[in-house]
Amino acid sequence: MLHKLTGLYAITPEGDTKTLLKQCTAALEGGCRLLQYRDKMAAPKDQLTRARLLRQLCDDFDCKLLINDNLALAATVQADGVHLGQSDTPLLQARDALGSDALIGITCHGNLALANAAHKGGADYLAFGRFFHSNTKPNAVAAELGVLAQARGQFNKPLVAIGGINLDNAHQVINAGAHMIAIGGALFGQANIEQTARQFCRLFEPSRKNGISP
Ligand SMILES: Cc1ncc(COP(=O)(O)OP(=O)(O)O)c(N)n1
Ligand SMILES: Cc1nc(C(=O)O)sc1CCOP(=O)(O)O
Ligand SMILES: [Mg+2]
Repeated sequence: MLHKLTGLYAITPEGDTKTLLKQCTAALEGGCRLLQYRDKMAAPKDQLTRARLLRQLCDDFDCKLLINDNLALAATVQADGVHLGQSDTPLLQARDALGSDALIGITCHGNLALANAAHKGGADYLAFGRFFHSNTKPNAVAAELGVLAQARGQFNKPLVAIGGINLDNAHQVINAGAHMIAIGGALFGQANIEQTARQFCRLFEPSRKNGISP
């Protein structure tokens, strides 16, 4: 089945391997079908172990696995793709390394010129944010909600909203045009991750028609 780039996009928290696996299992049981392994702290060998375990877990749930920043890790564990920021590996280099089937997402902050470059360079989705205060990344560049509607008008491509999104404010970015909501703390910081994932997924039920196939 062609994966629809729509709905909940979970961003993993920092922590030990066992906790990470438990948290991600709960998110996938709650319906999440797009997971980004983002780990700024662990040693490379632990990152490899975790990425391998997440690959296995995602296979069990038919969930796409993307790796943040690290192209080599993505290739080694046969992840479905990578998420790259403006200071990470350039998009064209990543595409050359991972091939045409890889999902590559690009951080565009609130900047349509960056989005245009990513669009022309063949990004599979464009990520905008942060839209709200983020405890995970407090110094992330802020973006205006209006950029989502502008991007909808300019690019026929899946759009991700990220940064401080929770169950109370998610409707704002969805109504503004986001196809996917990337969530860290408001998912993995909850006592019941499975139920919270289900609640985020439900936000997309009335607007499934907006899903764009990669
Ligand atoms: C879906 C999504 N959007 C944006 C980011 C941020 O990427 P980047 O700017 O490279 O910052 P770090 O995540 O590397 O701190 C993301 N990871 N995912
Ligand atoms: C990794 C990341 N990038 C951001 C950006 O704006 O580029 S905000 C962010 C953190 C996302 O986690 P939370 O849902 O806890 O805010
Ligand atoms: Mg990065």
